[in-house]
Amino acid sequence: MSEPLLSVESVYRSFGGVFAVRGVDLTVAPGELRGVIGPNGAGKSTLFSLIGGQLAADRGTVTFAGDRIDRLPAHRRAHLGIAIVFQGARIFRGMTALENVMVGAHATTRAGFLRGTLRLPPHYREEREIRQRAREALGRVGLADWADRAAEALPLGQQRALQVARALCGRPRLLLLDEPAAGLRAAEREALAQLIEELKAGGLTMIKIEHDVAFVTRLADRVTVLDLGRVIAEGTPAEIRADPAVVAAYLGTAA
Ligand SMILES: Nc1ncnc2c1ncn2[C@@H]1O[C@H](COP(=O)(O)OP(=O)(O)OP(=O)(O)O)[C@@H](O)[C@H]1O
Repeated sequence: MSEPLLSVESVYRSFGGVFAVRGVDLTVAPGELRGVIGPNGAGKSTLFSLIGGQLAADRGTVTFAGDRIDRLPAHRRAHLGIAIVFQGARIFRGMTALENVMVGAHATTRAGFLRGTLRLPPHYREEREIRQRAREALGRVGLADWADRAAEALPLGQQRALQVARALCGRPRLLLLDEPAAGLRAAEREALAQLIEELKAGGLTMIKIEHDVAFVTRLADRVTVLDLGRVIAEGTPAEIRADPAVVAAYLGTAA
């Protein structure tokens, strides 16, 4: 077995005394596509924020590519190669698709957004580099022809792809997708599933939160099931579908 890319060990996080995540362990191998499912309030989004650094863990460790990262702020984790597409992430209105992707890149480049705003000299070279990267990212998600169109004019499915492009622009090693297919129609879901399959074929490691069990179990190598902040099952999609604890806690109620 190769070294895991990500290890979450005994991680806890409470809000006002209520544990949203309680003692979660999660190990993701390089190139793996991991699905995370669970009922509302199971702790899925909180777990993502603990990996991305938007929230600090009360206890436990998070290791990425061999380094402890659980004390690092989110922007340092982004530099190391962790990107998140948050649930309900918005596009920036009044900007083109390309500009939307470039905004994401500013967060992860050396000069960063602040220097970009101040327009210090390295800005111009980086601006060109970011533009180039943004075009590449748009190409990867199939939006090359949409680069100069207003982002808000894109259909919802393509707006989701645009958010993925924004995350890819920083050239992440780990991409976290929080319910990327939520609210999409069947054809749009299919296109998104294909995009995720292509990214996986390109070797990108991903963790994907889903409500739609069929969607996640189709794409994922392994699935982790959360309930009330704990991991109640983990296994291949077939194992998960057959697990009585999962059926009782989640599939039964969702079906
Ligand atoms: N910032 C916060 N402040 C207070 N409570 C929070 C906060 N974030 C999450 N919680 C609580 O933690 C628990 C887990 O929430 P979380 O959003 O992680 O679950 P989830 O599995 O992502 O749910 P959903 O599928 O509805 O998005 C819930 O009880 C939620 O109310």
